[in-house]
Amino acid sequence: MNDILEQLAEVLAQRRHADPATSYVASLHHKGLNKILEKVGEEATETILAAKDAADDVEGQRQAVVAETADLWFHSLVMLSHLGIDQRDVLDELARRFGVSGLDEKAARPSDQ
Ligand SMILES: N=c1c2ncn([C@@H]3O[C@H](COP(=O)(O)OP(=O)(O)OP(=O)(O)O)[C@@H](O)[C@H]3O)c2ncn1[C@@H]1O[C@H](COP(=O)(O)O)[C@@H](O)[C@H]1O
Repeated sequence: MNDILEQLAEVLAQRRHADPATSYVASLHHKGLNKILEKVGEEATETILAAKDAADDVEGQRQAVVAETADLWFHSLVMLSHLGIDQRDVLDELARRFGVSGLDEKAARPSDQ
């Protein structure tokens, strides 16, 4: 697993029951799943807007895409942690899919999916 993801997973697990007054991650858990999902949605929208600006060559927006994507990934990791889902399960799923063309996989699905 990527080193920073591994380190971040450890910190996120430690923050699961930390003091919301001193930890942003703990404050999200304290506010609950709806607040975490709101942040995921907000960061997804901000990523899309930055990506559209980057495609239009708006100055500084390539770095904004990086920053917004980091916010989106970070809040998605907090969501997984809140649900008790190990982020390695997501990496394992990507590994399982690796090398399987999305077009081939879709064509092999039963016709009702
Ligand atoms: N990677 C991050 C990270 N990325 C983004 N953020 C925070 O995510 C928030 C998102 O920005 P917004 O402007 O949307 O936040 P906001 O306006 O305060 O949010 P709302 O009040 O509007 O909901 C900011 O407070 C950022 O600082 C992060 N906060 C923490 N981490 C990691 O999590 C670790 C634990 O953090 P704490 O729990 O705060 O100790 C840190 O050491 C970092 O490694």
